[in-house]
Amino acid sequence: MAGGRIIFLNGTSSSGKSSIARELLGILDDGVFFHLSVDSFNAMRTKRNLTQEDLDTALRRTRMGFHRSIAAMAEVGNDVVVDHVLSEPWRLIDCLTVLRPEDVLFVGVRCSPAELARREEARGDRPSGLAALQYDIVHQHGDYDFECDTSTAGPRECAELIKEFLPRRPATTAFTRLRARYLAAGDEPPERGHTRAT
Ligand SMILES: Nc1ncnc2c1ncn2[C@@H]1O[C@H](COP(=O)(O)OP(=O)(O)OP(=O)(O)O)[C@@H](O)[C@H]1O
Repeated sequence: MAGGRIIFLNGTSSSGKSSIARELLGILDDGVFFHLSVDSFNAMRTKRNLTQEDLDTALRRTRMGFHRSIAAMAEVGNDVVVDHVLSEPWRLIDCLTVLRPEDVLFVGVRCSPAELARREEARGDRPSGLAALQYDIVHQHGDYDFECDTSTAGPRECAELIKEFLPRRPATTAFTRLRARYLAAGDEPPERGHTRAT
């Protein structure tokens, strides 16, 4: 079974990932796409107060489950737009481990620090300074198939550019290069038909 395409949007909080994902679902007319967002997985978790240790465990499991859910959707042929914040190194490593690298179009969603601060202030539903804290780490790996800057382009324009690039994506993707860089030699990508356990 052919694996679905995965458009993986990575950027800080308030960089505009969800806005681009919504636009993409409206304009991508070749295939059936699903928007999988780490926020929507967080929203599914029980609201009961947890100790810090239990919360840390729950957050890690939420993200690991999110990564494997992306893999499961794509594995059976669904096309997916992923909206995620790679603000801890292990999150990228885990995605590199469970997603088929040739299926992933890795998109860096960038935005200037001043505009991020302005958006945080305007929306009021994100802690002030969150994007600044994440800023250096989310793009630390420094390799994408495509990048957009939402300080200068609106969500629709970014989505149009990504749509245009999708059929022209290179055979050797950023995920292929990053796998070679970060994962041990001989640690093969998952075969079609199953997802790696770790
Ligand atoms: N290109 C843009 N130009 C101007 N404002 C934008 C742009 N993209 C998003 N915004 C605004 O910035 C805010 C955050 O956008 P959005 O929810 O898409 O970001 P996000 O990266 O998904 O954030 P989070 O990770 O915190 O959920 C929203 O108020 C949105 O309207």
